[in-house]
Amino acid sequence: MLEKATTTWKDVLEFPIRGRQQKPRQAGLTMVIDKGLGLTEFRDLLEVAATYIDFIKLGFGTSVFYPAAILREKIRLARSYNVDIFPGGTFFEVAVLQGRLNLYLQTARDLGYTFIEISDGTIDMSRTVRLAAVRQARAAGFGVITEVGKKDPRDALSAAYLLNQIAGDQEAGADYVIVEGRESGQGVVIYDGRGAVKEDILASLLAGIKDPDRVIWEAPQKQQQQALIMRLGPNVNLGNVQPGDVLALEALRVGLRGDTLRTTLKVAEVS
Ligand SMILES: O=C(O)[C@H](CS(=O)(=O)O)OP(=O)(O)O
Repeated sequence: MLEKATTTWKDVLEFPIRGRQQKPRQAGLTMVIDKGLGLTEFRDLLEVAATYIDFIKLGFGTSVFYPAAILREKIRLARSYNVDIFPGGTFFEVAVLQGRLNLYLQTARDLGYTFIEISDGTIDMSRTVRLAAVRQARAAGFGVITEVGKKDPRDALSAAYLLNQIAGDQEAGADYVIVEGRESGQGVVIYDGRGAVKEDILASLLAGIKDPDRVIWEAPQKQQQQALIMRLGPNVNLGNVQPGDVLALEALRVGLRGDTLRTTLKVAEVS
């Protein structure tokens, strides 16, 4: 049993970047992508870092491969730490393709997931079907996260199209809209083939997004997290964060890492 320390580092040092929201928070959300952690790793992650995690996504269709009791326990554990949990959007897309959305939602509810991701990153889906799915998931008692953007760079959509989709999803009742970044962070929406932020499309999106606190930017790479924090502040919503990167991202958000600290330093502060 660990002894409770009387003094913590937070009593000793101030964060160089101020204003980071604490849970339960309205913005500054961190969504982790879990590609198959075992129970021990999952419990460790939550024990150490649940304060800094708002959502865990069980990526793509990985939900299907867990022994039933382990999947239920992962979901129960996440909820016990006040972390919302949902299956990946690709899994939803397969359910739609197979005409089994009702059963998908019923099963997700039975298992205890708290949110549903609605996406069309791989399949074609009409606006009518998409918005009906948002309403159906809401009516089934889930929080709803939609995703915009195609996974294949050859299918890239214009900023105007994406903005229209974001506004439509939010009006239809989506709690949050994810901007696709994939697990790689390469060659999709705001990232070029090497993962650098494409300033022109990011600027167009930022100019048109009406409710930025309800948009989550998938940003699996450190350079992407850093660029978005420098641009939008410590309370930017970030997704597809690797489980092992949660504390490192938190350090980036508040300036406890050289990459963001250096931008807050003034000559007077270091002389
Ligand atoms: O779109 C995503 O964030 C993920 C990861 S990837 O695009 O397959 O690399 O997929 P999802 O199906 O939403 O979990």
